[in-house]
Amino acid sequence: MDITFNNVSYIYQRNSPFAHKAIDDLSFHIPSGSFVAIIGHTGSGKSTIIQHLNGLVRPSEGEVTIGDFKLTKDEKPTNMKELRSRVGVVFQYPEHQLFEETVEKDIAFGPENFGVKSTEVNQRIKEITPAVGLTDELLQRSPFDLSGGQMRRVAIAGVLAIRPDVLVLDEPSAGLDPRGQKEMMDMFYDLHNEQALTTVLVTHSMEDAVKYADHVILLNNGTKYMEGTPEEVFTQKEALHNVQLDVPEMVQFLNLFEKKFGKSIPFKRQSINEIATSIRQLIEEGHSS
Ligand SMILES: Nc1ncnc2c1ncn2[C@@H]1O[C@H](COP(=O)(O)OP(=O)(O)OP(=O)(O)O)[C@@H](O)[C@H]1O
Repeated sequence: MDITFNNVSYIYQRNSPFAHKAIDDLSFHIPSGSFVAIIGHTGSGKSTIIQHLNGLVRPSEGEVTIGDFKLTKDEKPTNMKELRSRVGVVFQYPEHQLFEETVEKDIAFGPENFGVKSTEVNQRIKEITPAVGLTDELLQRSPFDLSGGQMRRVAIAGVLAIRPDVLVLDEPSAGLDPRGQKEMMDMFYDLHNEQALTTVLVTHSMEDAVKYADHVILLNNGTKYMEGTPEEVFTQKEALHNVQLDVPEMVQFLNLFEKKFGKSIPFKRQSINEIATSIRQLIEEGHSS
C-alpha cells in the first residue's frame, strides 16, 4: 500500500498550555513495496509518524493516506480495525507485550482478534514460525522461558500473523547484541523481499538505513530535513553534522581513503568485499601505469 503524508502537522495536547507541535508541515511518499528508513535524533518526530500510520492519532493539519484509508483532522476511516490489520507495527521492545501461556497462543492472539478462523490461524502459524527463525517445538512452551531474542521473534510472528501489507519497525534491533541485530535485520529484509511487504524502518542506526533501505527520510525537529537514496543522503557529511548525525562508517572510510591516497571510490552501498576489490584494482592500475 502506498503511504502519503501531505503537509501534515501534529500538535500534542492541543488547546492546552502544554500544546507541542511534534511534526510540522511534513510531506513524503512511500511507494508500495519499498523499504524506507525514517531517521532522526531523539524527539525529531519518528514515533509520532508511526502513530499516524496505524491511526492511533490523526493529523492536526494536513492529510495522511495509507492505501485507500484517509486520515485528516475531521475524517477518520470508518473501518479503523481494517487499517490496523493492514499496517502491522512492531513497537520497540515488542517482547514486553507477550502475555499468553504458550508461544502458539501469543502468535494467534492478533489474527484471532481480527476474526481470522482457527484453521487459517493455524496455517499462518505453521508458515510464520520458520520465517521468523523459530522452531515448532517452541510453540507449546511459555514465551517467558525463551531467550530475549526468541521472545522478540514471537512478538514479531504475532504481528506477521495478521498478514499486514505494511510492516512498521520501531528500532527493531534495539538491545540485541551485534550478531542478534544483524540476524534480526536480515530477517526483516528477507520478509520484505519474499512477501513484497512495504517496510518502514524507524531507526537511529545509519548503518541499518544504508544497508537495507532503498529510500531514506531524515527528520529534524519534526520537519523533513533531507530525503533520497542512501547514497544521496549519506554522502552529505556537513548537512548530517548540522543535525548531530554522522556519516556511516563505510562512507567515513571512503572519505579517509581519498584524503590519504588521493583516489576516490564513489559510495554505492558496496559490501566490504566489493570495496576491497575496488582498492585492489586501484593498486593494480597504479602498478601497471
Ligand atoms: N504525549 C506527548 N505530549 C507532548 N509532547 C510529546 C508527546 N509525545 C511526544 N512529544 C514531543 O513531540 C516531539 C516528537 O516526539 P517523538 O516521540 O515523535 O520523537 P522521536 O523521534 O520518536 O523520539 P525518540 O527517538 O526519542 O523516540 C518531541 O519533542 C516530544 O517531546
